[in-house]
Amino acid sequence: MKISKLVSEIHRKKSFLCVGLDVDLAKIPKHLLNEEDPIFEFNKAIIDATQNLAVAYKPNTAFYEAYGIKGWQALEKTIKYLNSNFPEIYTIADAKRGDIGNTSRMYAKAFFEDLGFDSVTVAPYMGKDSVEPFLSFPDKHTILLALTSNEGAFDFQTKLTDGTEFYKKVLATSRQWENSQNLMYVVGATKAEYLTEIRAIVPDSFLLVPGVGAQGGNLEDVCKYGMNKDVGLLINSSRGILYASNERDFDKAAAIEAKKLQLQMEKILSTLT
Ligand SMILES: O=c1ccn([C@@H]2O[C@H](COP(=O)(O)O)[C@@H](O)[C@H]2O)c(=O)[nH]1
Repeated sequence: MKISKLVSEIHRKKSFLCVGLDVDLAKIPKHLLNEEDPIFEFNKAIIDATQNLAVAYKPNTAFYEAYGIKGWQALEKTIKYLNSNFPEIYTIADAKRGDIGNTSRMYAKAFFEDLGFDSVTVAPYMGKDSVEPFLSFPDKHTILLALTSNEGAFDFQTKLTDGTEFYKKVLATSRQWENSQNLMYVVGATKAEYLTEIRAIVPDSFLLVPGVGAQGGNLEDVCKYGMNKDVGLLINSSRGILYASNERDFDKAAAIEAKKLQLQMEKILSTLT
């Protein structure tokens, strides 16, 4: 999907919400476990209930890989369902890949060509040749981990290398790579106080921001420091939406949580115009 299309959907829906599809069979309503494909049925119900409130969906592949072949098939069905029924919705494979170039090429093919995702998350640790194979796909986006939402972000990402924090090096260096217009970055909502400095380095890039809800990040703070002229933010919530209820009303409960976030976003967007 082109960025311009994503931006126009954000304005049309008055939302920059990304719903994270992190399906845990231990947490979904028990009645779904009798279905042939409980993961897909859960996702379908969540998507149907929230698609008017969200501009993006982000399955984290760990939650599918954990269930073997059935999990991967459920992931395939989920992305096909999204692409055929809601082509205006932006899709993110949260897979955190990245390897030597020859292998990254195969990861890129898997997520962009075979599965048909709009974007994939990639770890920058192995450097330029591990990321560039993802960047060569037109209108597909590589979402590079910059400053993550977890506590471990302080182990390496904020440490100085040549006098600069490592996450800033990731941002500044990756901007020089070929096809860098296809880059986005992950910045945790729990790191809102870093966003002003991040925006000074990547003023125009979209940021995928996980960590509101269950991890305690604050939406207003993220928007205050992280928004750019195109909005430039996709705010992800997974558990806070998916597991609002584990009863038969789980999809309605998910929609209520998604609506709360969408209304906050609508209010913030109205201050821009
Ligand atoms: O820095 C990061 C990068 C990725 N994630 C992923 O986002 C979701 C967050 O789930 P919640 O349930 O809303 O906390 C999950 O898939 C993480 O693996 C992240 O949290 N932080």
